[in-house]
Amino acid sequence: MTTDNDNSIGYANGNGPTPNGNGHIMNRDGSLPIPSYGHGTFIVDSPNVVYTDSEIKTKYTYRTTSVIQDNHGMLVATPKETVYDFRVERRVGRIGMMLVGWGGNNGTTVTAGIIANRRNLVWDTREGLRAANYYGSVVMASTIKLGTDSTTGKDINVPFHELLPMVHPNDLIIGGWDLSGMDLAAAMDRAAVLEPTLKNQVRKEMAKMKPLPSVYYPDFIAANQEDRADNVIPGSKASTAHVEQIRKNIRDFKTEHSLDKVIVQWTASTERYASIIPGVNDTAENLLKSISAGHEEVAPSTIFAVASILENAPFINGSPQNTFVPGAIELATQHSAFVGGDDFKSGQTKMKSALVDFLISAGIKLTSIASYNHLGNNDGKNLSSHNQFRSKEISKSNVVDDMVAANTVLYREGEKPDHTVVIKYMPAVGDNKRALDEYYAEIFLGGHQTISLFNVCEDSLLAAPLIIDLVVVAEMMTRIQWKSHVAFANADPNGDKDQGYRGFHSVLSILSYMLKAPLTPPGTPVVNALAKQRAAIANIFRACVGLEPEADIGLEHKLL
Ligand SMILES: NC(=O)c1ccc[n+]([C@@H]2O[C@H](COP(=O)([O-])OP(=O)(O)OC[C@H]3O[C@@H](n4cnc5c(N)ncnc54)[C@H](O)[C@@H]3O)[C@@H](O)[C@H]2O)c1
Ligand SMILES: O=P([O-])([O-])O[C@@H]1[C@@H](O)[C@H](O)[C@@H](O)[C@H](O)[C@@H]1O
Repeated sequence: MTTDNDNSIGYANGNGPTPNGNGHIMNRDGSLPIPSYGHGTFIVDSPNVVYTDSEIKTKYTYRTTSVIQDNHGMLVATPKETVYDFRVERRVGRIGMMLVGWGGNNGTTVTAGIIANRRNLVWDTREGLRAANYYGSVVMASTIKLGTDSTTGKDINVPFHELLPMVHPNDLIIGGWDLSGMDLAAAMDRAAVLEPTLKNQVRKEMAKMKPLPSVYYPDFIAANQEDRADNVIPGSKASTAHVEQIRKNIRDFKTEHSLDKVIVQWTASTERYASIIPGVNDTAENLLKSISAGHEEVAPSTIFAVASILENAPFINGSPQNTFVPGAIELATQHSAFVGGDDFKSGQTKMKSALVDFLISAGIKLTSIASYNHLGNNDGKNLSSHNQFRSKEISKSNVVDDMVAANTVLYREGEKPDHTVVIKYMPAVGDNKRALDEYYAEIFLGGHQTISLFNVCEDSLLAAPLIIDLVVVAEMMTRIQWKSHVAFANADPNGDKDQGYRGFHSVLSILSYMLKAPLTPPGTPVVNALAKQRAAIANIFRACVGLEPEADIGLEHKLL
């Protein structure tokens, strides 16, 4: 690690460090520096990493393998190196999370959960006392391998959240919209997800929370949702006035709470797919014109996406509908605004994206997947309508495609396992969704393996941590910039060393781990395999602090 020219590395103790005899950074009094940049437990000591008061700057060599096919049909693999400069803004600031569908099961549950954690609540249950936690959040409740102990060779793991200076969910300021005007305490009761002993401790605070009125275009969600719609902005189809109202809501929320940034998430009801129509929603210009003209194919979720993009508020779609019509993607790109989606990957599909990866990468030929589930919450009620179910069926069905296509030993071009998805509304089970799966596979010498799963997913308690992870990672991405490395010797000596930095692509495919149908930049591959998705987040964040990807080769334990 080197100090920046101005030697202004920010340490909690305020002493600027100085290199000691062996080049390592020590404080003037000889003590080890205690960095104040969010790595609570570690510092990266590398000539490619510079910590300043405001930034972490790294030079990172990205090593890949480029493959071509020669004229004999031979694949030629060539190692390739690309050097990037990354820059991470250390200051987190005050962050707001605005949820569309705030009064729903997920919205009320994540809100109550953050309050419970912020206040370190403990509550009594039939099984005894329970304390607030963030279990199920990959950022808040998992660790990543930092490296190996230089003396014992044992893995050293650190909390995922400490890898970069990320916002803490306890500090999120929460607001949002709902078609239902019910306050969050009453809506929490309606959701029937949480223990009364917990609800009673957060009730007072949540009773003061009231969703903003929202846009309601009846044709996009099930007719059985109409009885909730008592908190509606006038107008039953797209209008520029709706976009401007949502934009104003975002600006007012930001001003009211003195926020630096707002992240908007759709956790409202699943909508039907919108038809993609040339001249209507195929370009940014046409989409804005269609909104102005009140076109019936513009969905409420797309209205929120457009409003968020125009307010430069990252927008994430937690539901399966095609909110991001091509025009919305183009608009986000034009405005360098972040978008992500689709459809939280919380239970049955999350298991599928791990199990299918295991089977196929083990050389076991998966030949059929039957996925049935029933649930009794309002989401299930909405999905009991065919058009809304169809949106969910698509997002739950495409999750195996990348893993199947990658194994040409087992599958011919275009060959796929049979795959069926069934969702039934059964009010009696409430939010405790039952997922019943059968995985049927061919094994050695004509044998078969049948895996039958019965998986009770408490849907909102599984989805709420994902809402948190999506906000935390999306917000982190707003503070990471990159540029192709220009060796200082070749840089314009009169130019600004820091010129040329820019953000990641507007479509945040890094969010894929939390989503069933990952949105990726146009023309780029979709990865559904759960382990690969998690490794992508971890290794991109490692690169931002100058660390190599964790490849688990373990040569130090093999070349003995
Ligand atoms: N495990 C999970 O819970 C899970 C997993 C993946 C996806 N999802 C998706 O997340 C969404 C929310 O799930 P939930 O269980 O909280 O559902 P829910 O029905 O309890 O909540 C949805 C809320 O959105 C509101 N709403 C509907 N249309 C709206 C609009 N145009 N503007 C503002 N509010 C609107 C409804 O009034 C309701 O309060 C659903 O689309 C669901 O498919 C949930
Ligand atoms: O994430 P997952 O458990 O595969 O999928 C879930 C479905 O099984 C469920 O029917 C639906 O209501 C939830 O919104 C969620 O999409």
